[in-house]
Order: sequence, then C-alpha cells, then structure tokens
Amino acid sequence: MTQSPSAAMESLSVALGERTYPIHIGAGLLDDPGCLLPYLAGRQVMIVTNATVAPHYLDRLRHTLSGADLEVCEVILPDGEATKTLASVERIWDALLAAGFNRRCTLVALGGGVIGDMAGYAAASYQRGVAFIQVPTTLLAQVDSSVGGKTGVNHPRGKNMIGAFWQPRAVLIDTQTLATLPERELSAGLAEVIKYGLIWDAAFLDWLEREMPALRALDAAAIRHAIRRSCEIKAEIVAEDETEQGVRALLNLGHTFGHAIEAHQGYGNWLHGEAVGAGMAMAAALSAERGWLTGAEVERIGAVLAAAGLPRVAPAAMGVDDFLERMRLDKKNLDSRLRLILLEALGRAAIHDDTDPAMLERLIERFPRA
Ligand SMILES: NC(=O)c1ccc[n+]([C@@H]2O[C@H](COP(=O)([O-])OP(=O)(O)OC[C@H]3O[C@@H](n4cnc5c(N)ncnc54)[C@H](O)[C@@H]3O)[C@@H](O)[C@H]2O)c1
Ligand SMILES: O=C(O)C(=O)C[C@@H](O)[C@H](O)[C@H](O)COP(=O)(O)O
Ligand SMILES: [Zn+2]
Repeated sequence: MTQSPSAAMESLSVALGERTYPIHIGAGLLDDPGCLLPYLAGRQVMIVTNATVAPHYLDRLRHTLSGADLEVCEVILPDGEATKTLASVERIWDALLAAGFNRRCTLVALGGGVIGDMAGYAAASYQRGVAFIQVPTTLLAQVDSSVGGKTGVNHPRGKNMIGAFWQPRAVLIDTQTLATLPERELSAGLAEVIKYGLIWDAAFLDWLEREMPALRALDAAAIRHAIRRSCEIKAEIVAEDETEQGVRALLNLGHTFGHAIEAHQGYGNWLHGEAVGAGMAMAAALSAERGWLTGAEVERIGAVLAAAGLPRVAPAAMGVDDFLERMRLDKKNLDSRLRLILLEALGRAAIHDDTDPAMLERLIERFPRA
C-alpha cells in the first residue's frame, strides 16, 4: 500500500560545501518524481539493483522516472555479499558502455548496502567519476551505508579493501520498502542503529532499549525516529571528517572484529550487521577489561543486542589467530599496532592503539562462541 508521495517527508543534509546533499526520509518517496529528478546530472540514468529487490521496486522506480524525457537503463546483479566484487562492478561499467552513457549520466543504486557500495564505486570510477543517487531499501542501508560516500568492494583477504570516497547527490529513503525486508535483515540493520547510541548518544541508546519491540514490529513512528536520528549522527560525523582522518573512525565500533568474522566465515554467511553486533559485544568486553565499562554496562549492551535479534557470541570455528591475522589488515591500522574503537562510557567512544596484545588475545580466547 503506498501513501501519498512526500507525506510528512523529512529532510536532513550532509554538509560538505559544494558537495552538500540531502537525505529525504518518508513513506512512499519511491513514487515521487520531485524527490528524484532534481538530482539527475543529465538525461541518462542507469538503475543498479539486484535480482531480489528488482521484482519489488524496479517498476515503481521506472514509473517515477517515466514522465521525464530520460534514457533509463538498468543492470540487475545477482544477490549477496559474496557478489560484492570487482567482477560485479565490471558488469556495471559494461552496461554503462553498452548503453553509450557519458559523463553526464547518473547511477541510481536501488537496494541494500551491497548494491549501494558497488554502484557508488562504479560511479566513482566510470569515466573518472559520474553522479549517483542512493535509494536504500534495507534498514542497514537507510541508517548507514547510503550516507557518507564510502564505496567499494571486498577482497578475499579483507572487507571493503578496494574502494573510494565518492558522495552521492542525494539519499532517498522510502521507509515503506522495509515492509518486504526479511526479519533477519532488519535485525542486522538494528546493529548499526545500536552503534550510534553506543558511540555518540546515550539517550538514544535508552530510547532503543525501550522501543526495540516496536522497531522489530516495524512501528512506523519508531522506525522513522531510528532512521532520522541515525542519519543525523552519521551526517554530523561525515561533515566533520569525510575521509576518516579522525572522528569518523568511531563509526567503526565493532568492525575490526566484525570484518574479521565476515572474511573468515566466507562473505554472506554472517551478515554484516550480525558480525558487527558480535564485534560490538567483543569491543564492549575489551572496554571493560581496560577499566572503562562496568560489568553491568557490558550486560546492558549484550541485552540490547539480544533484544534486536543479534548474536552476542563469536563463530565457533574462529580461533585467536583467525581473528588476529585479519584484524592486522584493518584499514584503520597505521603501523604494527591495532587501532581499536573502544567505549570509554555508554555514548562515548575513542580510538585506542595501546591495548596490551596479551589482554586482547585473552579476551578473544575467552569470548563466548556460538
Ligand atoms: N558504505 C558504508 O558506509 C557502509 C556502511 C555499512 C555497511 N556497508 C556495507 O553494506 C553491506 C550490507 O548491507 P545490507 O545489510 O543492506 O545487505 P544487502 O545489500 O546484502 O541486503 C540484504 C538483503 O536484503 C535484500 N533486500 C534489500 N532490500 C530489500 C527489501 N526492501 N525487501 C526485501 N529484500 C531486500 C537484498 O537483496 C539482500 O538479500 C555490507 O557489504 C557492508 O560492508 C557499507
Ligand atoms: O561510514 C563509515 O565510516 C563506517 O565505518 C560505517 C560502517 O558501518 C561501514 O560498515 C563501513 O563500510 C566500514 O568501513 P571500512 O572503512 O571499515 O571498510
Ligand atoms: Zn558497518
């Protein structure tokens, strides 16, 4: 059921000087040409989506674009984190070239974070950079990956190892698309929402604890607030530090552990949000070892992750070395020391590169396994 387009649409912006762009949030935005057409660079539009999302939303997006004098093409990729590769990006480049698209074309990423990251990287690199618009359809993409311009693909040795910073021209969040999202994917998105509470806003964490049942039931007002507050926090951080020289690294809470889990388990077996959930539980336990969190606070974090339907344990098959060898490849590291995001309090995080290696090994060793 669609509501009237733009009904109660809210807009935020990511302030990046001349590259400032809006994040529009509302139910039914997918049907509103006014939300999309102003951000096209020219007449040529390539929709990038996948085989799962296309049957739900591609026709609607095409219809929204149909009133204008545009040349609209599409590329429908296979689904899954395992397809987040250079070979998939090559398919997007091929489609652009086959259509004869020039530097004034616009890519529209219609899907979750995998599609958004790959379409963004294809846009960053096609003819040295063309416009792109994010139309995120998972909770995770709506609260995190569509905002901030990190684009790229995985390498078998490490997550997101190949990529570029390339900002979209606009982010259009149609909250109604969450109605078709599987429950497990909703939980994965909630991991990144919880992250914002943990690193930035303790009051938001309190709110999440109270509203978790409403969020999991897709209560419209609760979902809208979670998306808006998450986007506000991400926009504030990205505006301050677009290319992760400092504060942006806090958005990586749980990711040093989580990315190691994703790579070790074979991309897609653990969802990104699930791995980040387990990673945040590990970061919380380490923060307690360092003396910053109490046992009760670590328990609280475990409880909110569990309430979101997320694992708070690591994979059974992963030993200490399985973690450490992948964590050493993390992009945040600048020398031989690991740089970890740790919690100094609930709602406050910082980068630390001085964790005693023996303490870290012990923590990983003793952390509960599935
Ligand atoms: N660029 C960033 O800043 C950033 C931030 C966070 C995560 N990421 C990346 O995002 C990816 C994870 O994104 P994700 O969780 O969206 O995964 P995803 O893109 O794989 O989507 C999850 C699943 O939901 C399906 N789907 C998408 N929308 C749907 C809908 N409305 N209805 C039904 N099914 C739908 C997809 O086809 C897929 O099967 C990871 O690769 C992660 O590294 C990037
Ligand atoms: O936007 C950011 O910055 C983030 O770190 C957000 C993360 O949730 C996201 O998973 C990101 O893709 C991780 O980036 P990476 O640089 O560690 O690959
Ligand atoms: Zn993430």
